[in-house]
Amino acid sequence: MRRKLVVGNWKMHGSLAQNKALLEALIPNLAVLKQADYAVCVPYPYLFQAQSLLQGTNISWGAQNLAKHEIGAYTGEVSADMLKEFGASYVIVGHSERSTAYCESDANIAAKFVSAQRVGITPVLCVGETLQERESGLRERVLAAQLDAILNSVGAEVFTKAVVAYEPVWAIGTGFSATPDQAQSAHEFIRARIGALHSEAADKVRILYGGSVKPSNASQLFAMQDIDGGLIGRGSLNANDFEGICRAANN
Ligand SMILES: O=C(CO)COP(=O)(O)O
Repeated sequence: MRRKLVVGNWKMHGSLAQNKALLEALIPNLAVLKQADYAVCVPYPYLFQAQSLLQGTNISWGAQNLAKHEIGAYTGEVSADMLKEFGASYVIVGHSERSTAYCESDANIAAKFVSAQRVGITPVLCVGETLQERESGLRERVLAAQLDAILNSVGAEVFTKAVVAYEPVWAIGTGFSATPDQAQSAHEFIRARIGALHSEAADKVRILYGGSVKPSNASQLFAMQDIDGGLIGRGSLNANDFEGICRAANN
């Protein structure tokens, strides 16, 4: 049985005061939810604050991106080792908001995935199709290509220590979530693609759903066989909403 995981992706939101209020509200309320794992991926400047407030709680923390290089003259980049120093457990790689806006290639995403694992940080690899791709019947082809960027370069075993997030681009920030059946079929496809190469990795990898998850739809989504939790944007910025989503995972 895979343990469910709920990860908040704060994106470029927050302030020292807002984060403190949010985390201090979440800490006692999530402490009693012992059946699942919880994390928040915060903007870089707040990693130290997350580490200070969340140390010793059942909420892990992480970042939303990292450099593919280990060290060097890469202005503006943040390395996996730096994240590790701030206690990051997770890092999001390949989020569509980055791959579109900053033209991240599959090869870059694969290199970042490897960088995270090198220091023992769990990468949360985002995959998902656009509306146009979905309407053209290309969903599975797109998901396969995104997964193959990792599978073909570093193999399938790496997914024993990784998380995949299925984030259909058309559901991100739109209020329109995929239905549980739509999400389940994508998750099943992702697991099968990994399973064709490594059955243990397919069994172990947690596949999160992301895209307009709310307290009102989380339970139905998380009840599906291959949905192991969620990657939550807006719903992670409000303590009541995030707690509601975490409760839905705590079964
Ligand atoms: O992009 C997402 C999480 O990474 C999803 O965002 P929303 O939950 O705001 O739709």
